[in-house]
Amino acid sequence: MLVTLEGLDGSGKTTVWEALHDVYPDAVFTREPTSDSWYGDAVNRAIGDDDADPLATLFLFTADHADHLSRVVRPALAEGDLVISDRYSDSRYAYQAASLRDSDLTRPMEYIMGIHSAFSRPPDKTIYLDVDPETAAARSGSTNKFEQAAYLADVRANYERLIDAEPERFVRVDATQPPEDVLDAVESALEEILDAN
Ligand SMILES: Nc1ncnc2c1ncn2[C@@H]1O[C@H](COP(=O)(O)OP(=O)(O)OP(=O)(O)O)[C@@H](O)[C@H]1O
Ligand SMILES: Cc1cn([C@H]2C[C@H](O)[C@@H](COP(=O)(O)O)O2)c(=O)[nH]c1=O
Repeated sequence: MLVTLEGLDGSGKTTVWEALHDVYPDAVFTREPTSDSWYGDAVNRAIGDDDADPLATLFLFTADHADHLSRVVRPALAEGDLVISDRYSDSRYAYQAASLRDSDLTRPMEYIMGIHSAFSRPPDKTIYLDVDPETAAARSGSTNKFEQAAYLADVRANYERLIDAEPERFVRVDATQPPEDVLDAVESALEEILDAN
């Protein structure tokens, strides 16, 4: 089963993902962008480059996803493992659709989803850590072009579109709560998800 953690920068995904290692020691913990491949390195260069072309950036993230799928996610799922990914395809639908909002693409999110539908493996469940853009930007430190409140407001609106389209896949958690309460809520959600499967 593939469970993903999604949310704005600073929503607390990594904090939760790290804490879950102790709760599910047999699960495969992974993340996007990947941190152990040259595809992930290329993505990180694009994140740090204010002039990076948004369409080229989409394809870098998508290449990293393809590598992540074939090298980590599909083999783990084939073994019957629980896979918990800190960010996954919804990050592309939310972030790159926001970056391409003023491009020549008429429906950026649909375009990005179309690319993924040809090869990706959708998540079974997604836990969405919901936080307002101002808190997200403040917590993340606003250190790059993505960690800006105005941009994150667009990203958040895109996540809401994704949730509206597939309400049964998403579990929303209020990420403005103290970290221990966020973790409790995520642990309960995961328990329920795994019990139902
Ligand atoms: N519930 C919370 N309340 C207050 N601060 C939090 C909470 N969760 C995480 N933080 C703090 O916010 C910062 C960002 O947390 P974290 O790295 O887990 O977020 P993230 O969603 O993984 O961000 P990114 O997507 O940018 O990597 C850290 O300093 C962390 O300690
Ligand atoms: C997977 C993915 C990520 N991003 C953005 C979101 C963050 O601002 C950075 C890096 O992610 P991290 O969780 O802070 O390490 O990249 C994106 O725009 N598109 C994606 O597909």
